[in-house]
Amino acid sequence: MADIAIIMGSISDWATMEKAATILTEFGLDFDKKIVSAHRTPDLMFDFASTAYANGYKLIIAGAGGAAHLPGMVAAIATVPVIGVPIESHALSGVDSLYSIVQMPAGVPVATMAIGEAGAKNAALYAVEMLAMNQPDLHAKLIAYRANAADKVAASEAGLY
Ligand SMILES: Nc1c(C(=O)O)ncn1[C@@H]1O[C@H](COP(=O)(O)O)[C@@H](O)[C@H]1O
Repeated sequence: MADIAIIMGSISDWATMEKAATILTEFGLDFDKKIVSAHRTPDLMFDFASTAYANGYKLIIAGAGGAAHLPGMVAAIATVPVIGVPIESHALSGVDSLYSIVQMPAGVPVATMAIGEAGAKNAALYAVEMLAMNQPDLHAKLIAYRANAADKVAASEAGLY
C-alpha cells in the first residue's frame, strides 16, 4: 500500500492534481490516486476516509474546486494529515475553493496550499518534506531538488536583456 493518496472531487481536477503526482514520481514515491467526492459520492468518501489510517496512508493530498468540502470532510473523518489543494474554479477563480478549504473550524486541520498548479506542486513537496523527516534517502533527494531549483534560477538570468 502506498504512503500517499491523491484524491480529487472530479476528473476535471486531474489537470491540476497531476502536477502533484509528477513531483511524487520524481522523488520515487508511490501513491494511489482516486476520485472521491463528498457531494457526489458521500458513501465512498466516508469509506475512504474512515479506512485511510488502517490502509496505511500517512498523508492525503486532496484537491477540490468550488464548494470544496472534500478536504475538510476527509480531515473530519480520517486521522491522517490532509493537505488541501484549492482547484482554480471557472466562476470565482479558485477563491471559493481556497476559502472553503482553508477556513476549517478549530480541531479539524487541513494544511491548505495555494490555488491551482502551484498549490498542487507544493502539496507534493510538503508531503515529501514530512516523509523525509525520518527517511534520510528522501531527505537527500530534497536537498538535491532544492539545489537544482536554485541552479535553474541562476541559469534563467541569461534571459535578462
Ligand atoms: N468540490 C467538489 C467536491 C467535494 O468537495 O466533495 N466534489 C466535486 N467537487 C468539485 O466540483 C468541481 C466541478 O466538477 P465537474 O467538473 O465534475 O463538474 C471540481 O473542481 C470538483 O473538485
